[in-house]
Amino acid sequence: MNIPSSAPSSARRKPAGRSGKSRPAKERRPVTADPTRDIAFDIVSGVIENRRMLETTLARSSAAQDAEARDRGAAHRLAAATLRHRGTLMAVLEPFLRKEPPEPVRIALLIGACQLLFLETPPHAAVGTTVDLMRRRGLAPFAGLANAVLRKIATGGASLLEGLDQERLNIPAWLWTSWKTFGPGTVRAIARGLSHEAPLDLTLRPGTPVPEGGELLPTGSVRLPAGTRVMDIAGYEEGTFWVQDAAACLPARLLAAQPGERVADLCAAPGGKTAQLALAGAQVTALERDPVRMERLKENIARLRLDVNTVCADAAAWQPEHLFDAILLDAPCSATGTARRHPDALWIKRPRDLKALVESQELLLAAAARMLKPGGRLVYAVCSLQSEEGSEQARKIAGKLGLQPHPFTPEELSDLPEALTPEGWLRTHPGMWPERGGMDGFFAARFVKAD
Ligand SMILES: C[S@@+](CC[C@H](N)C(=O)[O-])C[C@H]1O[C@@H](n2cnc3c(N)ncnc32)[C@H](O)[C@@H]1O
Repeated sequence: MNIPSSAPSSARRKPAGRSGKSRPAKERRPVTADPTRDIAFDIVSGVIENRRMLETTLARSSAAQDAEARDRGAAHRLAAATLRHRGTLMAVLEPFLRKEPPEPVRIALLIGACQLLFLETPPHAAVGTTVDLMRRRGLAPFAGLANAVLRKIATGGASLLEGLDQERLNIPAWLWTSWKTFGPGTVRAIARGLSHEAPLDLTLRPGTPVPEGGELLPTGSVRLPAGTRVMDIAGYEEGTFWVQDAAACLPARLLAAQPGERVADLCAAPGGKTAQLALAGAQVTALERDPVRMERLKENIARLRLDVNTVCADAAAWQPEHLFDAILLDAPCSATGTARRHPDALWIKRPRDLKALVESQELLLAAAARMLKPGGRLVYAVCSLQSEEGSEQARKIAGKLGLQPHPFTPEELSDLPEALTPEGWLRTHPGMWPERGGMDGFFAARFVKAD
């Protein structure tokens, strides 16, 4: 991963510290502007200190507002790598810290150590840019500590990782425990799957040739190497594909929307599954509560030249004029299944947050049941690895609200048989397809409304 080792040519010189007041001679050296580390620091602080999503923090970072796309992209990768290896980095730092440093100091050290141990940043740049970052962020009194600690890590290098159980360290304890329901080998496979950056997966419009460098996956998605820029792929403007993880396209496929059917996508933005349903020929109504995300959905649907009825509303309260033949409920959830792409997901949620999510999923399931015609189909999906949001929800709902289980069949999942559970549900996780680069964690279950 290429994180710029020095500031871009446009960089200005800034005074040290928050106030810019005069400082002792050895600290008076001007500090180089470095938008990449500034933004990465904002992102990691937002995730660790405020439990705010990486993307939300990036959008709010003042450093990110004026930065060039290149710096924002590099910052995103640096922050994501720091969060992905957070547990390991904490364990490496610990012996070098005699007492607990303030959280912002630890965050700067994590970012510096990540560049030394997991990215290809030259040691002098990783150390120097971290010291400068601390001076810019009013942490100058700790600059000497950072210099000393990071130099020791640079000297120790990869030997400092020997004997560390990195897979275990990088997963919060409560999640590791909760994933034991998958079986011991699977927890490790998931952790291994989460330890690297995810490739870029595309769903193609039918008839679109596989883009250069892409691998056609058994499930029909196309996979390109991690770090591929979407805009650089031929056909983007023409709407010949959209970005969608290989596992994420399964729930809409399993709804099996038919041409002319009235289908609702209840939690729709940014619209990957809406696009699948529309391309199947269904008359799609896409609901989304968040107006900003609804705008993104509309842009995506317009780029793909698809025809979809959009409604910005709370799906739990919205009443349709006519009942639907089929409904996809891709419910809001802990998103732990997407931690390859969003490593912040592991560090934001706490066990107690699950309760509110489970309740909101129950309300949405009840609303979906009300909107469905007798004989209509419902696919409930979550991008979560938590059983409370997946199998336990499916078990609770079966036979209630007039919803009868309608298991997926081996024929429907013949291209991914390992994802079919004994109950006839879909369960994917990041440990699947290790040789191909993994996939996101999804759960899906299908129901039919009683006549
Ligand atoms: C998991 S994402 C959906 C991803 C989408 N199905 C796709 O494939 O691109 C969940 C979405 O549901 C929206 N949402 C959450 N609660 C909602 C509600 N009560 N009504 C409608 N949309 C809701 C969120 O804003 C978010 O955009």
